[in-house]
Amino acid sequence: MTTRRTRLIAALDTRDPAEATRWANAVSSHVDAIKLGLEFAYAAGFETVTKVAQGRDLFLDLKLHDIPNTVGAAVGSLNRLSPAMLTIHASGGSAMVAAARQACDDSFPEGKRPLLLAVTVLTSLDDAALAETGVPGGARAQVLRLAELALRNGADGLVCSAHELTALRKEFGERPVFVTPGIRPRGADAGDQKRIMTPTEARQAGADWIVVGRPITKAADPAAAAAAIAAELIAP
Ligand SMILES: O=C(O)c1cc(=O)[nH]c(=O)n1[C@@H]1O[C@H](COP(=O)(O)O)[C@@H](O)[C@H]1O
Repeated sequence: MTTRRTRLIAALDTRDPAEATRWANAVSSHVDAIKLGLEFAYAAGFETVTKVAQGRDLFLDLKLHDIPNTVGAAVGSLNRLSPAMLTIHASGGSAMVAAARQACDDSFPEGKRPLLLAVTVLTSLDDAALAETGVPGGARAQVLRLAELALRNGADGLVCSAHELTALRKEFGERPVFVTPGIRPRGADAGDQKRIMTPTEARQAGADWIVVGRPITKAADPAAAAAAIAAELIAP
């Protein structure tokens, strides 16, 4: 049993800066960070990312995946956005993860280095969909394999589903940061997510952070939805 506090990240997936700002203002007092990612950055631009994030911890989710030189340079270019967390794909390989880590160390001021998170197996993939990509053996084995690669090469933590947390904690202990999307309150629509768990289950399995998007942003009252999820994260 651990005394870890599981924190909540709201994924603000929209193309519209006004909507993102409205959601950020509504949920801010209930969440620990906001996530802006590919949809928002491509549509609204990076300077707008900074505007929406102002005064909040920013999880900048760009899921970088390219050759080491390109990923390192891209990570270095993101320092002006002062993210608290950044994502790369662990499947880019050891050298790519190491290049991202080096860029974090070299390009961000002391004390402002973002947490470098390696995405393992997307929560939208089940074992069959993963096998289609040439990876037999199931999501859990692949997450453990990529976790080892990423943590050995300088990632601070992983993005995975809550289903893998017990195995990951057993293998890698308490130090790495584990961030779990694919979170659905009981009865909520899974949408395109496959490896899902409830906020309570993710907390009990050992998540440091959970990421929740549509169950908050598509709710009639996003602030109330975020508050209800945050309440689930307070251990009884
Ligand atoms: O890196 C991520 O945040 C991520 C990884 C992953 O495996 N699965 C996943 O859903 N995400 C992100 O987490 C968010 C989940 O959104 P909802 O499915 O709407 O709760 C989205 O912004 C995804 O881009």
